[in-house]
Amino acid sequence: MNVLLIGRNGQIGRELQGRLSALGEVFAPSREQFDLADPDGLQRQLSSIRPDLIVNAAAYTAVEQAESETGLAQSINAQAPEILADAARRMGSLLVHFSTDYVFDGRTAGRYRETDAPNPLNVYGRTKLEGERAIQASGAAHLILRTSWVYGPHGHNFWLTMRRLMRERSELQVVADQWGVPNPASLLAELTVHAIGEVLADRSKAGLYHLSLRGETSWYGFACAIAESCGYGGRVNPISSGAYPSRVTRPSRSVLAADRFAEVFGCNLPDWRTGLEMVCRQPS
Ligand SMILES: NC(=O)C1=CN([C@@H]2O[C@H](COP(=O)(O)OP(=O)(O)OC[C@H]3O[C@@H](n4cnc5c(N)ncnc54)[C@H](OP(=O)(O)O)[C@@H]3O)[C@@H](O)[C@H]2O)C=CC1
Ligand SMILES: Cc1cn([C@H]2C[C@H](O)[C@@H](COP(=O)(O)OP(=O)(O)O[C@H]3O[C@@H](C)C(=O)[C@@H](O)[C@H]3O)O2)c(=O)[nH]c1=O
Ligand SMILES: [Mg+2]
Repeated sequence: MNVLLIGRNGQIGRELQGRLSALGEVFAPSREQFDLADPDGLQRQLSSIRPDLIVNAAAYTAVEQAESETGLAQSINAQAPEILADAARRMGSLLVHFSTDYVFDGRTAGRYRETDAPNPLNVYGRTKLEGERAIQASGAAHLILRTSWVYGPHGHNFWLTMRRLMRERSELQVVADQWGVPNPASLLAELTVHAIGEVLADRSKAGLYHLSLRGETSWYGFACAIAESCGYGGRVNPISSGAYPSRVTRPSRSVLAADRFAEVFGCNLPDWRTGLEMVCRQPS
């Protein structure tokens, strides 16, 4: 089986690369070789590679910057998935794609299920939702995995930022009124490859799923857990979203319920704290 992995240098992409080889021959082009912002190039590449499985782990993920680079975010997060899905449908291949908790407005008291209505608050969330919808409308066999608060030892993420700030400062201010679930990239990659295997064996399992560890916390709660894990001697202070300088509105409560994923794919999803302990034990 020919596997095309897009976004091999991203947090999830780099964790997927080795694991996907269990499923077939993996072709993982660089961004220069396979540019999601170049629709014509994309079409040409897809026709020549003719993958049986397309795994799109690439996206425009700079949430703040997306507010001013809307066109680029749109091409990468919305138009490119549409092109990938179109090609997947024509070739009869399976498209695996990631999406985000930021498709929700966070005004729900409980946990979000797949059947809940999205209502994104920012450009990143809006473009990601458009990408999801284009894939769903394409008629291609697909696996869309919505996840949240991804972190790990590579790339840009809250865990790495906090660890750096904890080395540099004796006091940190972190928003305590946005709730969600932190998810390690490595664990997400492992669960994704498991789910792909299941969908390849039984296409009736294809579709949209929430993929997240259990439990919930605020960014402040996550920062406190990080502080504890690395023996930070300084102070972590809770602040409100309004006190954090940002041009983006983020959902105040985007906890994803992954019960459907756990049930359909027969997985035991640990609590986010167990995920954090795991990442802290891994050599970086
Ligand atoms: N980070 C998070 O907290 C969350 C992420 N997600 C979703 O999960 C997926 C993976 O996210 P994550 O691993 O954090 O991503 P990263 O931001 O770590 O990596 C994104 C990847 O996309 C690539 N990329 C960006 N633009 C293009 C382009 N024009 N053409 C080809 N490749 C491009 C980047 O390439 P390069 O390295 O060369 O720049 C990079 O490899 C995305 O769909 C994201 O929306 C969902 C929820 C939370
Ligand atoms: C660095 C820092 C951030 N914050 C706040 C800002 C924000 O509300 C929160 C998290 O910061 P981030 O920069 O990680 O936020 P953000 O980039 O919006 O994170 C999101 O990225 C996209 C790609 C997703 O899909 C989401 O699931 C989510 O992970 O913490 C503080 O309060 N204090 C700080 O010192
Ligand atoms: Mg960010």
